[in-house]
Amino acid sequence: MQRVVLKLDSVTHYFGGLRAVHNFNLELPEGALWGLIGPNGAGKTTIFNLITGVYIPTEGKIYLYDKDITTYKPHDVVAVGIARTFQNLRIFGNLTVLDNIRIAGHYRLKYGLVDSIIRTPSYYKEEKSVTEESLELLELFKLKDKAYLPAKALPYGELRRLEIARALATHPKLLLLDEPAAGMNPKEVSELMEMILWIRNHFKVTVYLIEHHMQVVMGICERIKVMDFGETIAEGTPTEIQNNPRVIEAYLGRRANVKG
Ligand SMILES: Nc1ncnc2c1ncn2[C@@H]1O[C@H](COP(=O)(O)OP(=O)(O)OP(=O)(O)O)[C@@H](O)[C@H]1O
Repeated sequence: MQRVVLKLDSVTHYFGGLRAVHNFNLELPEGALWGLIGPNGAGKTTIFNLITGVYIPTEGKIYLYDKDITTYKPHDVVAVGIARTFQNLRIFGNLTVLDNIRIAGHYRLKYGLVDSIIRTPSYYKEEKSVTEESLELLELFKLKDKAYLPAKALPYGELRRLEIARALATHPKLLLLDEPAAGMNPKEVSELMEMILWIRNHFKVTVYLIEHHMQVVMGICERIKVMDFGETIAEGTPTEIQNNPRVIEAYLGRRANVKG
């Protein structure tokens, strides 16, 4: 049987009096590519923020494999193997493309503060390996020729690629993508779909994604969960979801004319 990478057990979250997420359950198997959809304000990003330690759930538990990570802080969540990208890009524009990746690679370094101050051999060795690996990642993501440019010089589609590459530099077991197709043109969207499938196989990573772009979700996700007003209203294969009357009413019908 496949192992469960991420488990959310009856997770509920309140912002003051607002119940943003109610009784959310998930068992994401190793190697899966699953999606989370729902109208604006449904609670999707809150789920990602709960998984990544931005918020601690009001109720319920979160596990990575068998480890209870419910109260982990964001940097501890990265250290145990969860990486994410954001709805609005969070790239350091004034740093080079390479340094954006190198920063993420530093999560894995073992040298201490003293090593870095007095520049011990272990410091140089690890720094070299982070740089080499970052350049390899840039090559895989077709960004190596831009390694020494400031990130802000990159066009939008390349910035999105850089953000995903940076997430992978932390060597995650689980990759969370929050609206990766946002703002992309149709050509970029179909390239993105291929890239996500390739990433899952190449990096042996489990992927959970939030997306409003129906072509992406229906095209690559094996299973989809649908939220509305913090509640899970449906779960199933893309075909099941597309034919679910509750989903059509709550989401697809409402949005089909906009982005379908
Ligand atoms: N930090 C916060 N403080 C108060 N309310 C919040 C906070 N973050 C989110 N909310 C509220 O929680 C609800 C769920 O928001 P969330 O951002 O998770 O929705 P979403 O499904 O990701 O929406 P979108 O598709 O627009 O990104 C919304 O009503 C939102 O206004």
